[in-house]
Amino acid sequence: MTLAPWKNFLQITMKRILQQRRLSLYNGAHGYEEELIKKKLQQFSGGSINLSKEDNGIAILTLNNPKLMNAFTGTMMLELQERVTELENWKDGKGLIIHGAGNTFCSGSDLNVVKQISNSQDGMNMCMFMQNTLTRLMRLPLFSVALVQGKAFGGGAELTTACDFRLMTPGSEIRFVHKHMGLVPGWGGGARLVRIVGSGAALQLLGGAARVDPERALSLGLSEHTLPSSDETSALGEARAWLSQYTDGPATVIRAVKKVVTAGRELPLEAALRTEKDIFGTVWGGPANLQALVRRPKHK
Ligand SMILES: CC[C@@H](C(=O)O)C(=O)SCCNC(=O)CCNC(=O)[C@H](O)C(C)(C)COP(=O)(O)OP(=O)(O)OC[C@H]1O[C@@H](n2cnc3c(N)ncnc32)[C@H](O)[C@@H]1OP(=O)(O)O
Repeated sequence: MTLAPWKNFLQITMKRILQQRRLSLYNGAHGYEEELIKKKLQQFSGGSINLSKEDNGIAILTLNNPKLMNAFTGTMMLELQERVTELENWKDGKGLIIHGAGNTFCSGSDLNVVKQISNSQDGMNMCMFMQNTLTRLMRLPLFSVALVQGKAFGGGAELTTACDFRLMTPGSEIRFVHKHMGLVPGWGGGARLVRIVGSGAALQLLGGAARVDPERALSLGLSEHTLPSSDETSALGEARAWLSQYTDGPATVIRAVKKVVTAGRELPLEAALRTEKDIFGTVWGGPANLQALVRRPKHK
């Protein structure tokens, strides 16, 4: 009898671990050594990744290392993974806004850390660690927005591409500076950029380490909208208001929409169609569907 709560706890924990593995890209079979890189990243501390979940189903994720323009230290990479796990377990979530403290987005990896892990083994493990985390972020069943204020450089630019939408404030800039660092994107930002802007534009942005201001981002389809305010607090309010056009309504339906789109984007057609059928089954005859049938709204 007394073992039951433990059994339950173990079952839930196992389920979560299996879910994380399923949503991740790399495991031991790919030569990925997660525990090793976690231990390494733990040595480079500073800054934090803060998550606040609101009753309205919107969460705010803050990259908080303003002294270094919110560059990612080792512990921030680890914290990002923890926050993504928290969001995966948040069943009421409908939307997420990612922004940086101090009115700037993120200047990529902390170059002090990059120098310390510049050997091949650490580099590959860090790359797989961040791709796993950002892939899980991209697959969250909620609508995610990168609110780009100030600069989104290097890994910061890559992080914006793991969100469903990008909103920019006047004077802000997205820049894949990797070429100037003798690198290419490694956090999955190259592959995602091609899917967002197409291969020609991606070649221009990566090959020229080009500055992308809000106007150019809009014309490339890299950004959805330029917010009117560059002030930190006002811009966050405007981003919330913009996001609410997609997050107003029941969480079950909003999460189902995102799941259908994720399947359509990532799976071959037949598998995507079958997944869509399964997701359809979760909303058909559900409370929101039945209420709408009673209301019989006219969609004018
Ligand atoms: C795999 C690595 C790759 C990836 O993951 O994809 C990367 O991300 S590599 C990192 C790529 N990013 C950069 O190279 C950015 C370098 N920084 C800059 O170009 C500029 O600092 C800036 C971001 C354009 C801001 O310029 P400015 O507004 O003039 O401020 P400062 O330069 O004075 O910066 C303030 C302070 O912050 C430090 N800083 C900024 N970015 C980083 C960083 N990525 N790593 C470590 N430190 C960073 C900067 O050095 C200043 O510190 P102090 O010199 O001590 O004042």
